[in-house]
Amino acid sequence: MTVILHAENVNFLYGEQHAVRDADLTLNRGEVAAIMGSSGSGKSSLLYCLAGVLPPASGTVTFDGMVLSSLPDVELSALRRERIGFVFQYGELLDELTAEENAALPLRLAGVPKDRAHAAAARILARLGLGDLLRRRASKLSGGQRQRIAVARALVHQPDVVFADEPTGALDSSNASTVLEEFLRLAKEQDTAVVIVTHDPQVAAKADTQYMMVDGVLAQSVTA
Ligand SMILES: Nc1ncnc2c1ncn2[C@@H]1O[C@H](COP(=O)(O)OP(=O)(O)OP(=O)(O)O)[C@@H](O)[C@H]1O
Repeated sequence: MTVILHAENVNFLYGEQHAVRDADLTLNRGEVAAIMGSSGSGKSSLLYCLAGVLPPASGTVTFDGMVLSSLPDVELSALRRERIGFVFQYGELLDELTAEENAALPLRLAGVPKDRAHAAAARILARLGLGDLLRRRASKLSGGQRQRIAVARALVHQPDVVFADEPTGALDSSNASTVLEEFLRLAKEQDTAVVIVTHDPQVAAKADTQYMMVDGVLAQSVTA
């Protein structure tokens, strides 16, 4: 197994508020890790430290052998754009763009020509059951459809890791479980590792590794 992400002694503070305390986490290629914990326990803050969005106050996050805090801003931005994907609770799509344009965005930002980027987006959207809605504007789609587009956009550039913050929290439970299963199946197929933050034990049960966060402290759950 190859390690893609390694966090050691990560601390993060908002002023006096110590949101993440000495967190350690190791993620292998293709592994799915779930982070659970009550509201305010620090899950999102940790996720954003791992993704190189928030700089830790101390500790290191190493992505494929590179220490994120030692990368110049331009390289860190390129790494986030090209090797990382994100899914958020409400999809965070661009409403005026079509399904296909939204899903193609990471490839377009990486300089892939429109035809190729749209073809890749269309392929993955079809896998997610949205093949008939490629040209529909995001604003005209349902919550479940929008979340599938967010999943397509997170995976379209075949990133090494996708970070997902409550990715199905805004959906009803049957829609949530279908979208989640599709997301994890596609990620596995392309060997993309996933770090998923969730309140839902049923979601966490689908992960290879489960962590629990309490008051900023991360611990790996022991599974049978
Ligand atoms: N921008 C901010 N400024 C100050 N404090 C913040 C900020 N964002 C979060 N916090 C605080 O940091 C702590 C951890 O917040 P975080 O959002 O990481 O928790 P969480 O486990 O993701 O919560 P939730 O499940 O509700 O999203 C909380 O006490 C929160 O109030």
